[in-house]
Amino acid sequence: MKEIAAEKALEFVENGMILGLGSGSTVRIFVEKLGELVRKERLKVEVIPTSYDTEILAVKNGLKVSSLLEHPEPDLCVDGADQVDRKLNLIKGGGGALTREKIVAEASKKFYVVVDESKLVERLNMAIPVEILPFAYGFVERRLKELGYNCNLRTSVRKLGPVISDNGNYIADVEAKEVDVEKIERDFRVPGIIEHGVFPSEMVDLVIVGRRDGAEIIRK
Ligand SMILES: O=C(CO)[C@H](O)[C@H](O)COP(=O)(O)O
Repeated sequence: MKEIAAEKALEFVENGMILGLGSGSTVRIFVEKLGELVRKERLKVEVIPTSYDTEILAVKNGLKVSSLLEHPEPDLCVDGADQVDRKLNLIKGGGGALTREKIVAEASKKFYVVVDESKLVERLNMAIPVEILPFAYGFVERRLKELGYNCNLRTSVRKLGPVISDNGNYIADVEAKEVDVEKIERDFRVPGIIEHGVFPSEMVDLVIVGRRDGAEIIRK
């Protein structure tokens, strides 16, 4: 179903485009398919990856990697999500790439999200990935606790200590009693929080949902 969504997203790619590339398994499929399309159709496309993972994959698939310095306004950003609600608010950051993902999504003229149907939820309800400056962690944890949130530093079985983001920061998964998008935007304005994984629906142009029987496009 991820493949169906990624395949559909490819239909929006045009010659000459600058494409923001998100991160995660659905985007990985998109990048492989994009590489094939660019080779077959001899398209002139440049990409701006949001993680080392996507960057390496893009290069291996023959895509020309660029940056926001050269192209501060990409034409289209394609990214996955961990949860999507009915209004098209998102939670992202399962892969810890949320900060660069939010920057590239916001910089781009269009932001299209590719998900399989398991990501659609009535209400956002998972822990929110948050990128935190290591220096500030103790303070951020305390402040979030005062505001009623529970902060869990992300770890991995493959590494001792906290997971470190591509930007050299900690990633925490923050439990909220309720994911109220506007409240999160207000409450998470804490010095030391670099970015959080709630992407408000205003950022999103459309969501492509891969289903067993084909792709569904949800617009706002
Ligand atoms: O936000 C992300 C990474 O930080 C991903 O887009 C999100 O985790 C979805 O990944 P997948 O396509 O593997 O389900």
